[in-house]
Amino acid sequence: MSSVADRPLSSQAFERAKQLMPGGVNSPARAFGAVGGEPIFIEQAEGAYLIDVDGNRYLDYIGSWGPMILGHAYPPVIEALQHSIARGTSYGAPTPGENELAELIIELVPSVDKVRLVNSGTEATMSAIRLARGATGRDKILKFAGNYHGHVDSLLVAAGSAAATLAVPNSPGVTSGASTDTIVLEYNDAEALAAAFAQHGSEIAGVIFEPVCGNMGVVIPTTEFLTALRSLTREHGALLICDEVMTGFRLSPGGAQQLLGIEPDITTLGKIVGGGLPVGAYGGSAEIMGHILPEGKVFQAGTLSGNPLATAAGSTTLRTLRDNPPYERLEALTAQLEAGLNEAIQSTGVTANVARIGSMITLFFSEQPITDWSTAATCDIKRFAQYFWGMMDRGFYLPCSQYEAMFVSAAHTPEEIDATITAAREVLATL
Ligand SMILES: Cc1ncc(COP(=O)(O)O)c(C=O)c1O
Ligand SMILES: NCC(=O)CCC(=O)O
Repeated sequence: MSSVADRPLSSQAFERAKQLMPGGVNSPARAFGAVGGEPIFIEQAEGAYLIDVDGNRYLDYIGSWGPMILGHAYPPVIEALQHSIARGTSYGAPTPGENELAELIIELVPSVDKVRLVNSGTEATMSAIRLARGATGRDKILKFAGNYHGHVDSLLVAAGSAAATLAVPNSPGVTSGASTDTIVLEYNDAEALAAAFAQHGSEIAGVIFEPVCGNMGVVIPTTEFLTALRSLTREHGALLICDEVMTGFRLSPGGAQQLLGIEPDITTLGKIVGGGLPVGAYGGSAEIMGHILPEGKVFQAGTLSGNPLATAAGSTTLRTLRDNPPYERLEALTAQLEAGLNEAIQSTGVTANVARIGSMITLFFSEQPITDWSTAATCDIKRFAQYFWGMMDRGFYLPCSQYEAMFVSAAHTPEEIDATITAAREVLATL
């Protein structure tokens, strides 16, 4: 196990943080709750690396939980921010920078003709389900167990990510009133979906789903499931809400919907769209987006929405992804990691398997492939914790939960992937 004695300044900072913030953190996902030990405190990041307050360097496989697809402190993003900051940090009035980011989103994401910028993925999904309810005049929302859509009350039901990791999939504080209109089904279960529509079809405003799930580890949808989602929502007049907060601009320039041929009514975005600054977005056809105030009557607002620094970082990132697409490189690097991890599993005889799509990858400590929350729950999370600390001690920063995706960035190199595989083989051999 890791010895925090190696990280005395992180340990001191954490002691202080615990007196100041609940659990010493501003988001439970980073609290190391499921792996034990203490979080490390970061001083700086560059390229594919994080540097902690004790001066240790880690090869980063989190990338700020997704946004840093181009690597940390990507020079064009830093320059765009420097240029923007000299002109003031927030105006609360329209800017050309908002047009630029909106144009890029509309150009890249196939199903989006009009978009609203917000400040986080949570705001995007919260607003998207309000829009679905406002546009259809219906109340019920359908979601899938182990999918995470941020900390929206009515979506914190059977939630994935930190809610699953820390065993509070249904948070206290969410009233039965707020969750009573949420229907929860297993991911990839087309039959259950058909049954739910047969029973509640005329009451369902929308179905929200992760087009590739990253919040119970990487779980890939079946074609049958994706087809059922689109045909049943169309048949029953419900809206299909594709939550691409994690997959947007990561799996392809147009996200999972472009890669997998999904045609959603509403798309939610976050993470990469802000290039490392706080941005979320939701969009769809001009007709659906026309329900939003002041064009329509569905309320949604934000003091800092469309913030000039955030749009500068987001636009620079999306422009880079469009003009110098890193997707082939990401595919090759992550396929190399997948093959190496599979070989390490075989040579050490550890019970585990790897799921990957594009630059999203998870090593599951389970004997069966993971297809939904029921199978995800079979994972040996004690083993995951041992693996996690073995990798940390060798300088590899992985998500501190079995129920999160690892992300590879364009700043990673084949040599660094090889070093990761060597370390993983060593650690797996100790389990
Ligand atoms: C699919 C998905 N939706 C929504 C969210 C919420 O985004 P945020 O943390 O920016 O509120 C996340 C991640 O946190 C996510 O992975
Ligand atoms: N996959 C889950 C997240 O990205 C959430 C990160 C956070 O809330 O800190």
